[in-house]
Amino acid sequence: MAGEGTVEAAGGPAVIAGWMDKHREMYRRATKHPFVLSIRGGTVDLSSFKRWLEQDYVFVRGFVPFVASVLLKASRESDDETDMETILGGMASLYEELSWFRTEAFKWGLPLVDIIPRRANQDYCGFLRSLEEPEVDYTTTMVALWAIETVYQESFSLCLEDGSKTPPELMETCQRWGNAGFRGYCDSLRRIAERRLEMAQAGIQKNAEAAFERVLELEVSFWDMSSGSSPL
Ligand SMILES: Cc1ncc(CN)c(N)n1
Repeated sequence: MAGEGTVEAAGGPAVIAGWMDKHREMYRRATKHPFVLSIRGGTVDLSSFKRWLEQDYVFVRGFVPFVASVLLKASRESDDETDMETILGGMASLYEELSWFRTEAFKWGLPLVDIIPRRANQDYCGFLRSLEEPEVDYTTTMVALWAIETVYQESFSLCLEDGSKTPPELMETCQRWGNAGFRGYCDSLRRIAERRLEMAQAGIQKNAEAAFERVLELEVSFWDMSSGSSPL
């Protein structure tokens, strides 16, 4: 049974809606992590926030080549030429995002140089590099891109909801990923991923589902690392 806001494909429940249902506990852990809930509740430990900021800057630097690899695959493998524009729009925002990180870090007195990626970050960036390989199909990489962006969108939009007590100095961070424009971008990525999944063979659907699950695990570990609840 598809839930509220899910899309039904002509031949049955949409693939992504099915996964959301099947992996809902892991999805909840990735999108409603205690670290995010502490921002929303106004109790966040600022040293955790600073750790997240530094580590996420390193992550985004690793994310850019991954998105470039998805763009390359779209140009070669996509059945719809508008996919390229959607992905290119996301890449353009990443240029601006890197400069936002530098400005934000300056505000917090963080130099953003010689940051050593922590274990969870190394694992995540290693996973992204594995997806950049030419043998990995476009559909799987699109699913990963959609899931990575959507976890942030859902997480940070929680901190903007009525009744949240997000500290004013963290509002800009939450708006960066919680805003309606970014939500629209995530919806576009989902439509591309869903379209590709519906035309994909079972083997590709299986790889894509494994990538979706892996993204959720890595996001949870990334939040754990930020909040200091993982050892390294
Ligand atoms: C760990 C992580 N996941 C997702 C995003 C959103 N691009 C991010 N900046 N960092």
